[in-house]
Amino acid sequence: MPSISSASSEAFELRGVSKRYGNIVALDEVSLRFPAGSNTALIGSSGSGKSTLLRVLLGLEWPDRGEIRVDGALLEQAQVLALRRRVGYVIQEGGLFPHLTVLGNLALLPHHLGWSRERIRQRAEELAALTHLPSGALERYPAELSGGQRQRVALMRGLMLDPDALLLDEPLGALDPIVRHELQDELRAIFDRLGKTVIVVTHDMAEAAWFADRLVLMRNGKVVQDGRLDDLCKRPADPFVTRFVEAQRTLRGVSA
Ligand SMILES: Nc1ncnc2c1ncn2[C@@H]1O[C@H](COP(=O)(O)OP(=O)(O)OP(=O)(O)O)[C@@H](O)[C@H]1O
Repeated sequence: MPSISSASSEAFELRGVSKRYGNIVALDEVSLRFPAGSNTALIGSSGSGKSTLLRVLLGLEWPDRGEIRVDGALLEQAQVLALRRRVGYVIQEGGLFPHLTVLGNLALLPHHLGWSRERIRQRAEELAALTHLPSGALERYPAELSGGQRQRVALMRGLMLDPDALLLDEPLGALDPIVRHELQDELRAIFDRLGKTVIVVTHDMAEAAWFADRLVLMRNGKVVQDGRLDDLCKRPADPFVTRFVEAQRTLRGVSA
């Protein structure tokens, strides 16, 4: 399978993708392109289909209609395992196994692929430095880490195999504001430095605009607007866009 970053300028593409769960329409005729090396933030209300969109791109869910293209080629069931090795997937709270140490969690997939213990440790230490996790933390269990450290480990796990793309689903959702702010800075520096294709889901518009030039606003499984922050603020495609923008409260006007 070709590399996501080389063969096509589109790392991922959805063409007319729909996905239902019973009567619920999670994705409704969504067509989007994600160029290789681009950063995109998916925003929208709860239940608007953002997580489902990431999951269909990874082959964790299969659309009822439409097609997914990865690096220009139609995604088929047979390629899904190979795809998951090339795309880092980071979810809120990290999804770490509590009975394994940090290193044990990081080692799972590389071990399965036959990496030696030394190679796994070396990569883990490299990523601990990149994500500013104290290297002593590699021997700890997830419950012995702070929420911010667990999120760093989740990111490290997503990066272990040096994937071409990173899909992050509310990666900072559960953190206190100071740690969240610090990790926003660090994540953006990592995105800039690694130059991978990044798609990040967040509820927070300021965070979305910090991570990505392109914001895709979803509602009821549809894309309402796809543009820059400035477009959403000054040229809203729909009254919902204005409502969404205005609902992002800032401290201005709240403090005396
Ligand atoms: N496995 C599932 N079974 C049934 N319904 C589901 C399933 N996964 C998602 N849904 C429904 O599909 C819709 C879209 O869900 P999705 O998680 O993609 O939204 P979201 O925008 O990511 O929401 P949030 O911001 O709250 O995470 C919602 O109505 C949700 O309840």
